[in-house]
Amino acid sequence: MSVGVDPIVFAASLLILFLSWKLLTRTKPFLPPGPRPLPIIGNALLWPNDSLAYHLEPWRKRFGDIIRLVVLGKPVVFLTSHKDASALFDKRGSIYSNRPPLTMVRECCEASRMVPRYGAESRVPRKMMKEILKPSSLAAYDTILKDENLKLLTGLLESPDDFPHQLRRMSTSFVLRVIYGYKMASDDDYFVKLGEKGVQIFERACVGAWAVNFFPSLRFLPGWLPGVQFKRTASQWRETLKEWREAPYQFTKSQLAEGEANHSFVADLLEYRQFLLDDEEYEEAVKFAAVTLYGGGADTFVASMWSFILAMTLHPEIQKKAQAEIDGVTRGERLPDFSDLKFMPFVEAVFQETLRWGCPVTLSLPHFVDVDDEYKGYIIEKKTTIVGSLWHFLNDTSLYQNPERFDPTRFSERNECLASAFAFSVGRRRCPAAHLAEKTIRLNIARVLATFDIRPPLNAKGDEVMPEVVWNKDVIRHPQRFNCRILPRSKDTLRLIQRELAGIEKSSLRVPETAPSSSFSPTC
Ligand code: HEM
Repeated sequence: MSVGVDPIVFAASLLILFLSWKLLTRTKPFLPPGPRPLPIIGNALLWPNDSLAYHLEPWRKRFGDIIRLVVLGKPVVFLTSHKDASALFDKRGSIYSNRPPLTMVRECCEASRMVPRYGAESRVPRKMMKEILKPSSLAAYDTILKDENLKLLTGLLESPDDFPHQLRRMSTSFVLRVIYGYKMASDDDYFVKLGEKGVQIFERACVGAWAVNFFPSLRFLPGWLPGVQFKRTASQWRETLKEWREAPYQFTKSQLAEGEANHSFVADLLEYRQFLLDDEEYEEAVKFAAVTLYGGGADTFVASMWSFILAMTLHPEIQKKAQAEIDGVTRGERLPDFSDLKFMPFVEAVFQETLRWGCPVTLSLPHFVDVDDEYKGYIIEKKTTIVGSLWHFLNDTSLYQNPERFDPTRFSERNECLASAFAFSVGRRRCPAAHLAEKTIRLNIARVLATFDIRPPLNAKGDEVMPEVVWNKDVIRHPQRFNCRILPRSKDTLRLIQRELAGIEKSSLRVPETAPSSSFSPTC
């Protein structure tokens, strides 16, 4: 008896076998790896009070560049490689540029537009910032930038030991002038105090471990219930945040009405209306864009310049080399101007290295993905918060030789990847004020070097003793307080500053050349 096999049945069996084999051996996308979460609380116990950038390294070594944590059921993914950050925040920017719900600040404090969601909410303020803060528009602020620099130099002459305070004062004054055209009267100025309080509240509302950020429906509970303290806190904060965005805005508006407004971000937007919104909506957009800039700019300049002063204290040879370059351009007869900077490649390298080594912002603001996605074989679930660890990008050994060393020659001689490519994050939520920040820090670095020697402190025997390098552990990174001597380079220093001050006063409407473009070509 012959056993006949129907060819159709045979072919169908083969096909089923093949499909089953494919199905069984298919590589399933997995969630990104990370420390094992506990039931319910997840990895909440591992969550530190300071910046997570400093805690990621052991996990990066164990799990790789993409690390997933879970807190109270909410996934948070950290990216420690700039390539992954560019792939997601930039190339897939249409789905990775949102911000997480942040219910405490958005709903409870009624300040949703200070952390705008990607799309309709972020489009207008981003466009406003882009327009007013693009390199070609920034020349209009040159006089302010130089004037504020002179105040810093004068402050350093008067009380050099108090340099962190001088930096903070300059930063606040500069931000108030650029955004609102407001000249602060003193450290006790109402707008200064209001801004300090506003920044503090905003940061606490955003980064504090508020239960309502994890369980947004808690916001509907009545405020008198025990354990709902956050609602009482939020109602106080709401008032301060409102006053913070209203008061300086109304100042500029009334100055404009009286024809006395100084040039500023807000005055520009109110005068040359460019967006098709009704009046109320337009004004709200300007107010929020302005106050968000205030929040972004308040501490970052201070952090960068503070790191620069530490680097110069530790490296007198680098300082001398940069000073020689500056003197070669100005002949020591004037302060460097924006147009001089393109002839100072080593000073540019010091600026880049200050951004890299100092890393003023260690983590990107949190991004948020609204849809499920797959990347490098991992599932990135919808509603995942994603954070780029900028500190890792700027200390990546595949990009930077001995990244722990402050070494500007990595840019002036070795063509390593420019720090400005990462320090401001990447993609569609990259810092909108990056050009302004770069321009300000560049000029201040060049002018401080032109006028001062920064030296280590002396011990009882009169010997120089290098300060210890200790950093704070916050998201905004700067060194811990250290001692140094900031000495005028010569008796001409005061004369140089005074001469420049007189020039600024005489021609406060002068609009000098635009900022130089970097003289390096990045290798990444
Ligand atoms: C060295 C100086 C600065 C650094 C390193 C820096 C860095 C950053 C970083 C890393 C972000 C988050 C980007 C992301 O989420 O991916 C950011 C956002 C932002 N920065 Fe800066 N920044 C600096 C100076 C400034 C200044 C001077 C201002 C304002 C005058 C400013 C305004 C902002 C604003 C408004 C945002 C939020 C953008 C958004 O949500 O779309 N920053 N910055």
